Amino acid sequence: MSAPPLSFPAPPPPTPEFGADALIVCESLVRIYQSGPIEVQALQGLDLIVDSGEMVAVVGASGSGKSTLLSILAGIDAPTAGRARVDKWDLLGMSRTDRVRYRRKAVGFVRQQTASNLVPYLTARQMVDLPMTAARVATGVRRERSLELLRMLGVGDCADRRPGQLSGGQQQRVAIAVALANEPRVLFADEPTGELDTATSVEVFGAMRDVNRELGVTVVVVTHDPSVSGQVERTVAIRDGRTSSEVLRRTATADNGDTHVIAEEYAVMDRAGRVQIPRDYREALALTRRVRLALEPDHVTIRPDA
Ligand SMILES: Nc1ncnc2c1ncn2[C@@H]1O[C@H](COP(=O)(O)OP(=O)(O)OP(=O)(O)O)[C@@H](O)[C@H]1O
Repeated sequence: MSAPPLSFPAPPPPTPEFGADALIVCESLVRIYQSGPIEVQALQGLDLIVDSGEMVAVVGASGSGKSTLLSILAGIDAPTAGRARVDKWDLLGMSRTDRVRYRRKAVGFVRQQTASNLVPYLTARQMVDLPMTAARVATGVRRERSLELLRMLGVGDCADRRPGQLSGGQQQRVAIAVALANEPRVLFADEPTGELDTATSVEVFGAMRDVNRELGVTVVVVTHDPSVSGQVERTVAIRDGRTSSEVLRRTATADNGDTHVIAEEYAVMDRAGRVQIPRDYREALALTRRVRLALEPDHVTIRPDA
């Protein structure tokens, strides 16, 4: 007589991948720089999710790791550990050839230094043309697309000028056009308005918002400028190489029809459920090593250890 077949309990459903539907995912991202005998942990387990079509500002004190994060996402630098994915590209396991392809086609990058984004002896039109030539785009398409991008960024009339004949704001608009030449899904910009006066910054930032809204390009921009970060719906703050808080802004309409912006600050929780309580909250209630947690029907309370 044969033994009855063994029955095993059904395996637990697989845990969905962190940020499975997102366009950009960083999970426990670490970047350690070795400078001589000193090790600098620029990113210390950073988590970040950006959905397709979002425009996100990244803010934080000097040295908090903003540029390191952007360089990794733009494929310029490689992380030490953790996970980073942009679209279908795994930024840790990427071959050198894939990295070149990624930087050429998948993402666009704009730096703070206006001059370093451009080639001094080329005209605006030729500069936008250059990445397309490298990607072997047909001549007719290149010509049409260069002019279309320059026009969209409000510098159509500068097509035949060289960088020396452009203002700082115009140079950054041309740099954005260059970054968008190969139709990337994401635009990364590291302090793109850092060298500009306030009025010009607002204009350049407005141009990036148009790119986000009209072309559907996802934009991640590092900025120190609070007037600039106040113009996006989502601001992510980085502290000590980790995402610490987020501000989400939405427009509300009052009963009398007036509209106003509501900004709400959120703490960021990582995949393991860790949340950082801001220092002023901890100090106000003398929260130290141990706190009491209680689950209420619609919230969780944290109390000092009595
Ligand atoms: N190539 C490098 N070698 C050694 N240390 C580095 C290197 N690049 C960055 N760091 C260090 O890593 C940390 C994070 O630097 P990062 O430039 O990412 O900060 P940031 O937030 O962009 O600062 P800032 O706003 O001043 O540009 C800093 O302590 C910095 O000194």
